[in-house]
Amino acid sequence: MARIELADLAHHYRPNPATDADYALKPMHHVWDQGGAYALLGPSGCGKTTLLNIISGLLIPSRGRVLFDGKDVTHLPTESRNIAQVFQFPVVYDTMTVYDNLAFPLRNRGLRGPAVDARVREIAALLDLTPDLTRRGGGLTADAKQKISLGRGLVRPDVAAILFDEPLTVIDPHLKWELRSKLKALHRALDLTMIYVTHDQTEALTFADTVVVMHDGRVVQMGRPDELFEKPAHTFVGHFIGSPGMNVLPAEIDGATARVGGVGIPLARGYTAPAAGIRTEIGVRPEFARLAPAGTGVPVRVRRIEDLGRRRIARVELAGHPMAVTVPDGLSVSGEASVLMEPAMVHVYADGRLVEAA
Ligand SMILES: Nc1ncnc2c1ncn2[C@@H]1O[C@H](COP(=O)(O)OP(=O)(O)OP(=O)(O)O)[C@@H](O)[C@H]1O
Repeated sequence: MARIELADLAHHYRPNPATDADYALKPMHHVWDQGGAYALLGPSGCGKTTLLNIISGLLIPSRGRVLFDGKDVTHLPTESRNIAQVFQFPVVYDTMTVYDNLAFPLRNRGLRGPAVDARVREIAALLDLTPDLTRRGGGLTADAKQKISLGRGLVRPDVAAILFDEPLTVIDPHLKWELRSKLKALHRALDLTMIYVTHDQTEALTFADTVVVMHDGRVVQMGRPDELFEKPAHTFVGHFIGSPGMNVLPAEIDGATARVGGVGIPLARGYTAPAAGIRTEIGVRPEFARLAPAGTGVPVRVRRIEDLGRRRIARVELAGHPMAVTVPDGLSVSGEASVLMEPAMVHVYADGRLVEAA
């Protein structure tokens, strides 16, 4: 396994790029630690595949370098990079047994005998494939085949990294849940650097120690799942993670108070007012904003209450701006009401980026 450094990396598919918009990957510099479990998360077209292809060697970046443990691999082909890959669709040899499919990447590297046998049996056990070892790949279900693909990705203990490109897309929803948790356990058991590409926040948050959120060709935040939830570094992260996502409201900042349409909202600390012309907003997640009776907090008007099963969400308007807030158990309010926000969880954003208190 390896520490992966993306040094001043950028990529454009268009010739002669003039502005940032011409770059599929805007300039970035990141270090991905050895042994980490990373999820690359973002909507379609944000640049995930471009970045993965640069790491795997399918694409040479227009600018910058890729280093594996300090060694420059930017121009090395995939087969010389010592990585394993698992794709959306199963890659399984139908005529080989499950055992031989799992052994293939090891034998391909010249390994033979007990070392192969021990590792194949270890991976088969971790993926619950032991009863199928003597069956041929061809007769298995799509789910079982994808498990074998995962096993083939995981079987080599000496890889620099394993790259997973939306590996659970074809898996039945029931098994998906199981495999997601299993991959996390496998990461702990095998101590490998794993990079998992997905547009599904649940997959990313379940699997990864570090989630790398991409938006429009940039990494907008790299952090633990709880950091992304509690302190989104960008309003995009606030929207994209969580359901419903973070409320983002236009605001003016006056020391330790935010004003939304003239309504004051207390902040935990004082802020320097952003310069004129900068878009200023506050962000607060529905989980940190509670509905309350009128006259007890920030005035709002209740539009409707949604029952989400385990919790209720109120859709309200604050000075004309829509917001989603939590309805505490037992509370019954309609029309005029209040919202109580946790000041430490009300964040300030300037042109979409988180602003730290003064
Ligand atoms: N071969 C290519 N030639 C030109 N433009 C490309 C090429 N591949 C990707 N792009 C563009 O680069 C940007 C990033 O695409 P990329 O495929 O990396 O995003 P993604 O996040 O992986 O999306 P998806 O989840 O849909 O695969 C998009 O605007 C896309 O249209």
